[in-house]
Amino acid sequence: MQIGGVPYRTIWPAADGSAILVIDQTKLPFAFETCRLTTLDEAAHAIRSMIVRGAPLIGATAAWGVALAMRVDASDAALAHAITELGATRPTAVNLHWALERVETLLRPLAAPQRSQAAWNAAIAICDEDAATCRAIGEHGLPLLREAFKRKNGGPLNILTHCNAGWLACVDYGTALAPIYLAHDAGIDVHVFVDETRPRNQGASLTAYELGAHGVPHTIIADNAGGHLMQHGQVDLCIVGSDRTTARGDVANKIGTYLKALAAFDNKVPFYVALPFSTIDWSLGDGVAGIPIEERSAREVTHMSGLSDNGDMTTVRIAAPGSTAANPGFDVTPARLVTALITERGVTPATQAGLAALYPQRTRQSA
Ligand SMILES: CSC[C@H]1O[C@H](OP(=O)(O)O)[C@H](O)[C@@H]1O
Repeated sequence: MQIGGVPYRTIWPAADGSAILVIDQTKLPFAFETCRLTTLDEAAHAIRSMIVRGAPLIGATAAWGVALAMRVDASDAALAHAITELGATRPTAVNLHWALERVETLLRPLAAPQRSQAAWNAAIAICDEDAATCRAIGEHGLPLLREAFKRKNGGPLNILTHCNAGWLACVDYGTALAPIYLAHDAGIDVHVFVDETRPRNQGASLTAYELGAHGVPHTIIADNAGGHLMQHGQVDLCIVGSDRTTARGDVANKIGTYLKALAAFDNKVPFYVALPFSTIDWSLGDGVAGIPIEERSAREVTHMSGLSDNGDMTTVRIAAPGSTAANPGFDVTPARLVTALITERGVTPATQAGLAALYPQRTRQSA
């Protein structure tokens, strides 16, 4: 995507190969800064600290982390260490494990001297594939928006989204936002209600930043406003991303997604989930029981960071002194609440049969 007319991906190798560059998403929307990753530990830190975030981008960063590790030491022990370190960074997004499994499967049979270049090439391939995959998600989602717009007999088509599943969560294009970008560029009058997405506010800070940069009309709302808007007919459809979707269509996504899906179901608002094949966990059926949910720090709930009136970034406590907080980072929306899944291979019901029809191999590495 473009920022100020300049094309960007979220992660790329420095021209001289000396580092991997990423956009520091903890600085957005008030500052656009890049980070140089030169070691395995720096790549792992970037994932854990959410300098990079979003399921596909977490996977891509992990692949680059292995490549950086192999440049220093390509032994079996070093490869195992890199996979373990990166695999332990964040538990919910299955793309992390998909990428690590793909790279480990590629590297393990190679002689050590061949591993560094092979890992580098694999990371490049994963990034190029993710960009193409997300573009295809947009193309498959576009007809849904076009048809919904036609049914409205006049715009705008009001879409609600949760958290950030745009190009900042991927290598490029995004998942949930990809159909929205293509619809906007096709001249369809779309408007997006952007859930702020407490507690880290990826919606208010990242999705609003993305949509604003692309000129897509949007309105930030409090997370708790979505149900009211749906109840009053102000939302035509919802599109969200996913961090892990099971073989039968249960969807793990940012905390609060399940509540939006319940409100959509109750108000007969179509609820779509956009995801690439690398987000599907074929080993799981029941997502509520089986998907690991990241528990993040209480401080993310009790404090909030932002730009002060004098232009400095500041963090303030917003909760009663002495009170603590629980902070589950994700929840699981049962497949029965999902209208359809938008993938790079097409749109399918959120069912085992639907996913099997799109991905006959139904294995993590060979869709
Ligand atoms: C296209 S994956 C986007 C997905 O990832 C976000 O989580 P986080 O910001 O914690 O990495 C959120 O669940 C988005 O829907």
